[in-house]
Amino acid sequence: MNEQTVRALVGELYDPFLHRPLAETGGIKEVSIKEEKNHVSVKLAIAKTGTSEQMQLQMKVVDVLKKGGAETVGIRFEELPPEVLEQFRGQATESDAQDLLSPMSKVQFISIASGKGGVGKSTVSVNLAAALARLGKKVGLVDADIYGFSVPDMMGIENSPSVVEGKIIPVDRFGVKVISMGFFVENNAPVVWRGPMLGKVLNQFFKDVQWGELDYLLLDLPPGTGDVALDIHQMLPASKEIIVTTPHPTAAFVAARAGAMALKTDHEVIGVVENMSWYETKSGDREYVFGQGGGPKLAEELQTELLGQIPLGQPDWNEEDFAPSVYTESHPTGKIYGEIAKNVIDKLS
Ligand SMILES: Nc1ncnc2c1ncn2[C@@H]1O[C@H](COP(=O)(O)OP(=O)(O)OP(=O)(O)O)[C@@H](O)[C@H]1O
Repeated sequence: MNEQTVRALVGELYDPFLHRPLAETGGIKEVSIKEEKNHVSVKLAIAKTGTSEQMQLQMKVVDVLKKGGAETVGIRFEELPPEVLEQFRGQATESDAQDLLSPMSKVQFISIASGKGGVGKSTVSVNLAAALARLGKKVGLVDADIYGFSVPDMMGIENSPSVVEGKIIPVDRFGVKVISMGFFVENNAPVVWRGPMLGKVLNQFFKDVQWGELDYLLLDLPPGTGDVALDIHQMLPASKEIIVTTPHPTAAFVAARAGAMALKTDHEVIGVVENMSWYETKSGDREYVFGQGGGPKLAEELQTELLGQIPLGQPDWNEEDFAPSVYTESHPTGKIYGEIAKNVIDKLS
């Protein structure tokens, strides 16, 4: 065999994600042939490595090369560079666009994380999702805080998702497509799954849910920097992260660990939201109940931006459309979330 025949044979095989022949994707990186042993080795670049699709391609390569006369075959894989993927993304098929984990998916993942519980991570997640939807974006929200799911309650969701032809249809609330572990457990029962099960649940949220077209998928992560949080971070595809903290310097110190975890799992931190920043009295004065400075300090430490500061308070919805934690567009806090959403869109465009 010579290099030309090897390139011709392998070049006809398809990149499993781009659905184009490797000859067209520039997927054949190197070919080397040891004539005396009739050994052929190739280095291939595909859209995503470490997948079952890669294994299938590997078997096909071995098959065509052996049929072509090679006695032994060696294959190495690497991923195509992001700029090449971007070039093909515009031509993604509908099923690729539907598969959120496909490298061809155009969905931007945004994870909302915190150093500890109770700082308002879920509150920020639901309000940011609603604000992005109000700005005309197609938004999904996964309540990945699978031990402390609170999103359905916060958004005032009372119905469960339906299942159509084996696919879960997310619940639509305020223009946001919502999926939560809370939909799948009876009577608020505690969830005691660990490790591999967690992965399966999240995978199901990505794959078995009929998301339709999405611009952003927000993930409300479990709080803290323990094993479960780390597992979930690692499972997420390239995600941007927002860290939520309260203004107390100690809280910001703990939140910095969540930032460090994001960076460790290759997630870019796009900003910090400081929650419970102050209490506004009837006379319009601000009382800094939980101290001051935590948000800006954390943003500086993580070399990112302070996206916004949310005061203490509760939304005042009317009874027919009750959502315990979602602010309307006209509420002063709703306006702050609107600004944060615009800021996020700018940062990700
Ligand atoms: N700005 C705020 N003003 C008043 N209450 C708030 C504010 N933000 C959040 N809360 C309340 O604080 C509690 C904790 O908020 P939330 O559940 O959003 O935090 P969390 O960080 O997601 O917590 P966990 O990770 O433990 O679920 C909730 O009862 C929520 O309504």
